[in-house]
Amino acid sequence: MDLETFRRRLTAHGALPVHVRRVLRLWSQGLPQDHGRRKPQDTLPAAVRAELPALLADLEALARVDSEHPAADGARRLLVRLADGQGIEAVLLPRGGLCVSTQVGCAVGCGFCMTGRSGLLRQLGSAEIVAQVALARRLRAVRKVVFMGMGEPAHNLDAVLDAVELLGTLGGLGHKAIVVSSVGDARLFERLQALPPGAVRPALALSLHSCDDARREALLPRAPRLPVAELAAAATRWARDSGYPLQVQWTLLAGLNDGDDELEGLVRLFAGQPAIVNFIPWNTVEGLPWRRPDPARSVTMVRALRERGVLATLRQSAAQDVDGGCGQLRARVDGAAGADAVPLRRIDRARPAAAAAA
Ligand SMILES: C[S@@+](CC[C@H](N)C(=O)[O-])C[C@H]1O[C@@H](n2cnc3c(N)ncnc32)[C@H](O)[C@@H]1O
Ligand code: SF4
Repeated sequence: MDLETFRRRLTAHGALPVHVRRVLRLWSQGLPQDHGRRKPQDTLPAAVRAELPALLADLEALARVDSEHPAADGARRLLVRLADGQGIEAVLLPRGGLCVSTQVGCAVGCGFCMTGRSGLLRQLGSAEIVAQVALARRLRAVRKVVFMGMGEPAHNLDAVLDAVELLGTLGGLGHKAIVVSSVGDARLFERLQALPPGAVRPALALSLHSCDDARREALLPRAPRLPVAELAAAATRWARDSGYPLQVQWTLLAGLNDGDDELEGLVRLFAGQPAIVNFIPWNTVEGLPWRRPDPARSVTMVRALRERGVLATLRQSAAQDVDGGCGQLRARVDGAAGADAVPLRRIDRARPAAAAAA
């Protein structure tokens, strides 16, 4: 369901904009509808009150916790069941963050990501995205939402931007506490730049993984064919316009994107820019051919960037000990539907141009 359908249903029962806002504010903040001093009988028209239990039951059914998997780092990975039985992942991160999914599966097919192995199964509606936040807030406070779960936000832009707008207004989150993570797509950059004054302006994370066009193309086979230099320029432009630094996401794969050539590329693209490079050692997915780099190499990479004027950190996937990589929990519990649908292509670090043609 999308949020607009829900708004229309309320309006059809005589709700005014102020009533619609009240219902959505309480729902998206995980609060009961009788929360606060002013009760529904003081504020909502009788017809809306009569319909409210059915409407709320439909919202409730959008996303339910199927199972909860606490991790050693304090994160909690949730398998969330949607109304049609599909499963998605949401992760309660340490320090009040929440990672939400935007699609069931993903069409980009990154060679290291479990979610990408199934291809796209379906889009999430904007209400299903916000429902993950509402549900999480009934478990714990949520002060930051990152769109870094299953799916590529740029492939579901209307729903993602509707959810962002609601979360940054009635949902009570600061704009910089909303982070949209994407492989980068001209449509995403255009839509962000076209946001009207006063709209919620999310922070951006760019999943780059390589500065070499051919290597990146082989690793992210169905990401838009934008040269890395153009991607970086568009993303840092948004960082300047929004006022929030760009997060450059870099899943570290030993022997593939942990070389000095990549460090040179990162310095060229991001030295002096409002950007921070997050190196994240690959979370092993059984059956895939990659390896995590030696920890000492990861640390050296961070130091090398810092010494040359690029902000850099080394992070670990949250909830690593409980199917930490995106899509792994869903695949284990629900079965990896179509897990072999996306063939892996050979990627050769030494000869990236040849790899792209493979
Ligand atoms: C799951 S994606 C979702 C958002 C968007 N599709 C993207 O790629 O930015 C979020 C991040 O998870 C990372 N990721 C996926 N599988 C991973 C794994 N097995 N280990 C480490 N990071 C992984 C991706 O590299 C990406 O930066
Ligand atoms: S990393 Fe992101 S874009 Fe790539 S397959 Fe996974 S979800 Fe899709």
